[in-house]
Amino acid sequence: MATATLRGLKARQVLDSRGRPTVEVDAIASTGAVGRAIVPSGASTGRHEALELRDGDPKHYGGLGVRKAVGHVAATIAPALAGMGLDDQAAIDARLLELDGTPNKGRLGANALLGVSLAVSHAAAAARGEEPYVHLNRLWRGRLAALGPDAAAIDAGPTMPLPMVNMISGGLHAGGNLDIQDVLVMPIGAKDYSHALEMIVAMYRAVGAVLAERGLESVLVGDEGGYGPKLRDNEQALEIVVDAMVACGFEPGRDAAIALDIASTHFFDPARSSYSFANTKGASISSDAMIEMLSSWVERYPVISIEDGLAEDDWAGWTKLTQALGGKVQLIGDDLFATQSARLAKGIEAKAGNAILIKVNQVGTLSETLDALLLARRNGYRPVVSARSGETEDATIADLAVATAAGQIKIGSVARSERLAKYNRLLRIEEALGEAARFAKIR
Ligand SMILES: O=C(O)[C@@H](CO)OP(=O)(O)O
Ligand SMILES: [Mg+2]
Repeated sequence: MATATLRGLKARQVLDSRGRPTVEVDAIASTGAVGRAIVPSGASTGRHEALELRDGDPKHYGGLGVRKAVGHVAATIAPALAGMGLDDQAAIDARLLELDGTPNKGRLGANALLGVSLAVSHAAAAARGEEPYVHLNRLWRGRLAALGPDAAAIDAGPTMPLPMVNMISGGLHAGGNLDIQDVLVMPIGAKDYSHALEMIVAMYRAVGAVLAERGLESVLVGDEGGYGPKLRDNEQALEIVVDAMVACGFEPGRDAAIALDIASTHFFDPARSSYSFANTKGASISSDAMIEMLSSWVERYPVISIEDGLAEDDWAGWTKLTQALGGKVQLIGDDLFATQSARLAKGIEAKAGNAILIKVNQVGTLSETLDALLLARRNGYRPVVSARSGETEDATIADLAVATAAGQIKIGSVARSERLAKYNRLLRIEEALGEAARFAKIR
C-alpha cells in the first residue's frame, strides 16, 4: 500500500471535563481520511511534566485559553509537516521536537505537540482503514522488532488491560476532603475485561451504599468520578472500600484489591522536608514515617499498588520505600517519572519504584510515550497507562493500552462520560478482538 501523507492540520479550542479549554487537532491525510485527537490536562501536575501552554489572557477563560497553542499548530507545525509520511510517526515526532527546540516543549506547547502527534496516528490508521489500536500495535511491534532478541520477553499485544478504578477521591480532585488523592480498586479475579468492568460497577455502587449507611456524603463525585466524602482520616477510605468489596461478595485480596494514589508531592512541604496531613488535621511526618504508615496499610488492607507514595524529588526516600515494599506491592512513579525516559532511567539506577504511570501529555509526543513504555518493559517496571483528571471524549489511551500490552489502565470512575468514553471503547475493542482477546492478569 502506498503510504498516505499528511495533507494538513486543523486545530481548535474545545473544552475538557472541568470546562477548561484544551487543544483538539484534526490531521487530514492525502487520501482524505481524517484523524482527530483531544489533549487531556492534569490538576495534580508534577514539576517535571512537559509544559502545557495557556494564554494567560484574563479576559478569555480566566487566562486558561489555549489559542496560542492552537495558533502554533496552524502557523508553525502544519506547514513544516505537510507532505510527510503518516506511517512514520517517529519522523513526525522528531520534527515536532525540532520545531519546538526546548527541553520542556515550552515554545510551541506540549498541548500543541501532543494534539498533532496523536491526531497523526489516528489519520494514519484511518487512511489504512484500520482501528487505532491495530495501527498503534504495528508501531509497538516495530519498536520491539528494532530491539532484537531483548524484546522476546516483552508482550507484543494486543492485550486487554486490567482497570485500576477510582472509588474515593481526595486531595486536589475533591476539594481537599482527604490528603491522599485516590483509593482505587483492581478486580484481580476477573476472567476478562468485560467481567472486570461489571465487578467495578458493582463495587462502585456498593461504596455509595456503604457511605449512605454511615451517614456520609454518597452522591457528589470528584473530578474523576470517585465519591468525595469528608472522612475521619485517610484510612477510613480504605475501610469503606474493603467493606464495599465484601458487600459485593468479593474476597478482598483474591477477587479484588486496593490500589492507592497518594499523590504525596501535593502535600509535601519542601521547606520542612515533611508530609503534612492538613486536610484531615493530622500531623506533619517525615519520609521515613510515610514509609512506615504505608507499610502498615499494606499489612492491614489488601493493598497491591501504591502510586506516588513519596514526593517527586524525594529520591532517597523512594529507594528506601522500594526496599521496604517493592517485593510485595507495585510502587508506581507518576510525578516522580512524569513519563520521561530520562527520569525513569534515573529511577532504574536508584532502584526507585517498580512501575511507571504513563500519561501522554506528561511527555508530549506518542513516540516518547512508546520510549518510556519500552524502557519500563526492558527493566521489569510495569506500565500503567493513565488518563488525566481533565479529560474529554477522546479515547486514544484505551487503544494505546491495548496496543502496547501495558497490562493496566487507570481512567477514573464509571460515573462520568469522559471516563466512560474509554471504558466503552475498550468494550468495543474486546469485541473486535473476539476469541483472540487476551486479558492481562496481575497478581
Ligand atoms: O495523579 C494522577 O494520577 C492523575 C490522574 O488520576 O491526576 P492529574 O491528572 O490531576 O495529575
Ligand atoms: Mg497520580
